[in-house]
Amino acid sequence: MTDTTTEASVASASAASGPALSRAALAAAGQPLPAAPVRLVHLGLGAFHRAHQAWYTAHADDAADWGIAAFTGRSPDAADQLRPQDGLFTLIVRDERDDRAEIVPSIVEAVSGDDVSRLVELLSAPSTAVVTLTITEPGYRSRPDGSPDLDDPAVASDLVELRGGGRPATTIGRLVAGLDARRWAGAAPIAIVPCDNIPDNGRFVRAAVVGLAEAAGLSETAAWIRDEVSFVATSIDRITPRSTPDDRAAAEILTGWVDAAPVVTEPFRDWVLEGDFPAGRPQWESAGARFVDDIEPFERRKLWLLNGAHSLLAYAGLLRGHETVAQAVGDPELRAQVEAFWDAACRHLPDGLDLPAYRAALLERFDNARIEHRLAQIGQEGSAKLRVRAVPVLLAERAAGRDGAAAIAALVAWAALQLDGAAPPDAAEEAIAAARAADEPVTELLRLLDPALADDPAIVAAVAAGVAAGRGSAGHDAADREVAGA
Ligand SMILES: NC(=O)c1ccc[n+]([C@@H]2O[C@H](COP(=O)([O-])OP(=O)(O)OC[C@H]3O[C@@H](n4cnc5c(N)ncnc54)[C@H](O)[C@@H]3O)[C@@H](O)[C@H]2O)c1
Ligand SMILES: O=P(O)(O)OC[C@@H](O)[C@@H](O)[C@H](O)[C@H](O)CO
Repeated sequence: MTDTTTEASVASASAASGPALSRAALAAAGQPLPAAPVRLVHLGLGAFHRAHQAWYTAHADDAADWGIAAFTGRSPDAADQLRPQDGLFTLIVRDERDDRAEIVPSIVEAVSGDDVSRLVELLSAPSTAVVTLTITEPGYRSRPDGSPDLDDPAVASDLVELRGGGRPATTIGRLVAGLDARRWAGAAPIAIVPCDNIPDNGRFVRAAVVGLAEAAGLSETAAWIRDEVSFVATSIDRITPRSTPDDRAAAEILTGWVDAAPVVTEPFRDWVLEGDFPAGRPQWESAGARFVDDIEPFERRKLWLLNGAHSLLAYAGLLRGHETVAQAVGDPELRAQVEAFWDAACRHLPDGLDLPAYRAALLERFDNARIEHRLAQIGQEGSAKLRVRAVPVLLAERAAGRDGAAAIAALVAWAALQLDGAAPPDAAEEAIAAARAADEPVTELLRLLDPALADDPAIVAAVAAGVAAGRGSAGHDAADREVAGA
């Protein structure tokens, strides 16, 4: 798709001041990257979208036909950075030894999320075929079953806006406004493709969108969405940490172009999808994506083994004074905890997933110390993440008559950080504060994750004992500093 790929080591080089990235400047330099027509809309213009869906789209055989209009979720910053660059950005693929950079051209329009008019215009256009999302777990403002959280003030405010034809402020509210306009415009049904780490994410987002449309009284649109719009389930994988100022210098050294918004990622990538695309889609399979009839085994393997281990390493690692995944997994005590958690999880995964190879590859990926994936970032939103990454393994172990100790370890570390007020930020902070103030705080913290945990006296006792033993352990002060500086 582009011949601008460059390989270099950035270890000892220093940044020069090169030309600013833009399509005109690239064309003038003999490296044209023409903008494809917009047929994809993305909501949640963050690092992961650029390392994953934008990469797959750019590498599809029919990339010239598929441009992305990408909207930010909350702040307009990413759009403000990418707009002067015509959506172009540098993707730095970082392995254990080297960096490899490419300029990715698939985002052709970067838009602030509050530009609801542009979103409505694009979703009304028959040429728009797919909406992808990466807005983080709390961004859906849903209950655990996916239905909209009608007690959330932002959701309540959106209902008023949607009823009055106004401008919703949540991403799902904006999506409902766009789909309502599409139905009125008579355009063909579309595919919605959530790319967040949520189990059964297609069904989850369908419940959010249909539920909000119904609650807003848009009954015909709700029925159209339920019956015609396709919600595709995905398992998405590429470890992509938050960018740092050093990454900008690295991008310029690698490509010669000044880029305000490069993204660093690992070489590994995976995308599994299940569902229909009634208005068409890019040939993502030509870039390595897999379309399957049953996504559940892939999704569980990834969420439990990769993300479950990430969360375990985040909380237990912060408690022991580590800052990154590579540091934490290099700690023999934590590596053993990860292996034990994987042993437990694998007992509840189906055959045929080549789990030994998957586990070995994960350890290699976690060991890549040049990817500085910070535990304080991974540890954010722990109540939503643990619910789907560690709790299912624990409940499966308990149902099989075992104590679930390996999965309990992640909950112990999370609860210990919560009780000391040292955990990374969580959108459920009010409920967490109430749990901490309760007579039995451990029980109430567990109830937040899943009521079944609070109803199991053996789990409550094991977590309480682990918390009592672990609080005040060596490294805890360092964890406090890490979280405070996140
Ligand atoms: N980074 C990874 O390694 C990775 C890998 C697989 C999947 N993911 C999924 O992608 C998501 C985003 O990751 P990222 O690395 O791009 O993060 P990021 O912080 O770079 O981007 C997050 C995007 O979501 C938006 N957002 C955040 N909170 C929101 C809210 N409450 N409402 C609406 N929009 C909101 C932000 O504005 C931003 O556009 C993750 O939460 C995860 O579900 C990430
Ligand atoms: O992106 P989050 O915040 O949902 O979770 C943090 C990490 O576990 C996650 O981003 C992984 O790096 C990713 O899922 C790997 O594909």
